[in-house]
Amino acid sequence: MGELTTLNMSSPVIKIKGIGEKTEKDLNKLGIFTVSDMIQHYPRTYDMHEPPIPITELVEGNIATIEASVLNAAVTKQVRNLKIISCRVKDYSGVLTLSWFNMPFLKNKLRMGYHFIFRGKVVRKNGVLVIEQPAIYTREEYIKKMNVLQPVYALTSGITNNTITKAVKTAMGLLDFSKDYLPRRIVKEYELMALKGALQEIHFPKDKENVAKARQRLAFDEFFQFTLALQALKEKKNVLTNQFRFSKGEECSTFIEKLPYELTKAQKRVWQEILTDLTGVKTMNRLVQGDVGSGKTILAALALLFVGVNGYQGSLMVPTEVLAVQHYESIREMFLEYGLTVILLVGSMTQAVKRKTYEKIKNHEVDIIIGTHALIQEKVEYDNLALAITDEQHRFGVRQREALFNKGIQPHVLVMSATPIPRTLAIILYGDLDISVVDELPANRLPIKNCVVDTGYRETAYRFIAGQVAEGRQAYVICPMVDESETIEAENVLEYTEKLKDALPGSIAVEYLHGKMKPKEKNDIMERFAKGEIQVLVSTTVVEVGVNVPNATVMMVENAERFGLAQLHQLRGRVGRGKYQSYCILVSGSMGKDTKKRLEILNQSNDGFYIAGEDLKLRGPGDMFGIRQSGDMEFRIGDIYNDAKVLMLANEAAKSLTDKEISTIYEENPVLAQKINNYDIGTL
Ligand SMILES: Nc1ncnc2c1ncn2[C@@H]1O[C@H](COP(=O)(O)OP(=O)(O)OP(=O)(O)O)[C@@H](O)[C@H]1O
Repeated sequence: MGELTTLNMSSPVIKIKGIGEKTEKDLNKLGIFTVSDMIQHYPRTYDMHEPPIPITELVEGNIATIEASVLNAAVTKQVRNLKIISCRVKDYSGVLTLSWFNMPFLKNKLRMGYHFIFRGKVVRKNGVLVIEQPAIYTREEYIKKMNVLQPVYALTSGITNNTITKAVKTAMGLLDFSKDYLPRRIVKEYELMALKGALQEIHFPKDKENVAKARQRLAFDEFFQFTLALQALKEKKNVLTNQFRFSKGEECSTFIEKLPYELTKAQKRVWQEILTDLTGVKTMNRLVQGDVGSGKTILAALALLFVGVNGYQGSLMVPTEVLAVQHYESIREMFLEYGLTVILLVGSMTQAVKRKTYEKIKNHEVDIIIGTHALIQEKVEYDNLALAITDEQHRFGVRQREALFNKGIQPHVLVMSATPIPRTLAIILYGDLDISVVDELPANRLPIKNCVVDTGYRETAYRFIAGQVAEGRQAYVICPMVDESETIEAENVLEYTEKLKDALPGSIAVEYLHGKMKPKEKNDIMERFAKGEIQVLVSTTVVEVGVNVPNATVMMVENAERFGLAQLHQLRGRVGRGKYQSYCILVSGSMGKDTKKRLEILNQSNDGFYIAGEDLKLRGPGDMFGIRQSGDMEFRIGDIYNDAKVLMLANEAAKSLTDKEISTIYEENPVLAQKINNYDIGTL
């Protein structure tokens, strides 16, 4: 048994019997490196062996089962290096050919008149349907199979479902699960399945109820460990004392007074919260949550101004270059009169420009640094960075946030998000941060008028857009989506733009924007759109995050049915950002009942939190929520929406642990301890 005990969760997968070097490489492609990764490669879904159907009802491309007798003995044919064995079978409805590759031994089994159940993929060969490589069962064997859920795994070339099934089975048999890492009282109190049972049942379930119970336990584990990781992070940060002394602040009052509008009550409140943090005894770790267009940017600007006038550096990191340029331009202008210099740092800059920028940052020739991921490159050295802001943080990992944090001595951290996560969940998921909510829209806003239409409405919509442009406004048109590739998507945008140019009066400047364009081209287009030189912008979802052109009043979305509601809400948030009445036209290619119901939610409400909640009610378990698709939180099995209750319970359980229980968990499970320590908190 010596060899068996050497297998543990952190062993490389190659240690699992039956896995060789080639398979190991292929498994790596699936992100499977260790035994633990292997075990946690949970099935995507389950396959149920269905009752046999008549031969005449076979459909090309399906996996199908038939019950038939062998009509004439199997024949073997050699085609190049393949030995193909085939035989004809018949049931009461018809006759069919079955074929197998390189399985000559089947010849003995497939004797004339013998009766079997065959299951395999139906394909068309020379114009007729055949089943290739069917599995062969006796009736008794098949009946047993029929009640079993077969795991279906995510695969890659070189890896079959069978490879994974076997490897998981072998590993499960060898791992020592005698001890569950969760304290027994928690397993009992929350009525959880034992860990071993849960893993067994998730891969090889007895029935659907067991899958549900297993999922619940494993999701609980994920959320539980996540909470522990957050707590550890919070403890680490809680001890950090404020390293910065701020003596000035009147510039902020002047700044607020000079704004062309009055801050909303919510903005004033949140600004006070930020200010209290900045001047408090501890380092700030704050999340500012607010719906699209609620005016979070001005709060970021105020915080940057505050540290800047006090002689420190401040940075603002955003997810796209378009957004970085937008913020850079507006903040640079706003800060001119306060004598603060602002610099842009983005990936597409030439090496020479970047080097110069690094120099300026290091020598404190600049006060405020705005950019993308480029801000956390190793080469960037800050001088007295007092504040690190990340905008739309759901695109960043906590590690990235940490990387920036580690650049300064202990900068204050401010995170801005428009992701509509209900407060109860946010408190858990952002457990390491204090939360402020900008829960009010500026008073000058008129609610966006929405309509959900079919493609027959296009011409009317174009006329409407032309009318808005005639009044001096601008419009976005989000192009129909294509799945294939970014290149095809780009072509698609070009084509649509041409069509739109034809449909609109020649005096209207129509331009396009897509992901394949060079950053500089994208920025130029956005800049011209912001200046009003372009009136209609045809775009992919590049404009989704944070783009701010208050003069734009129409958002027309083609193929609206293909987007998640959260994403549509973000897109719609690009209009209604100023004093003009704005409109959102959702064009749907198909108007099924479900599509209608979903889009109707947007039609009825402009409130992101309400939309998130309603979307949740409509979705069945296992569905992906728009937010998650945007890479928000990377749990393997848990879904923060569908498993919200489990999330809350796991959080409660983790918080109830005594110090002794925590240290026991860590001591007895070094692999887990390490995992928790290195946890990339989803991508919070
Ligand atoms: N109190 C206010 N009154 C009127 N307009 C305001 C107010 N606060 C901000 N604005 C304006 O509202 C627009 C949207 O603000 P901002 O870009 O900060 O939104 P946001 O919260 O960052 O939204 P998103 O999440 O969509 O990026 C801007 O043009 C801004 O100048």
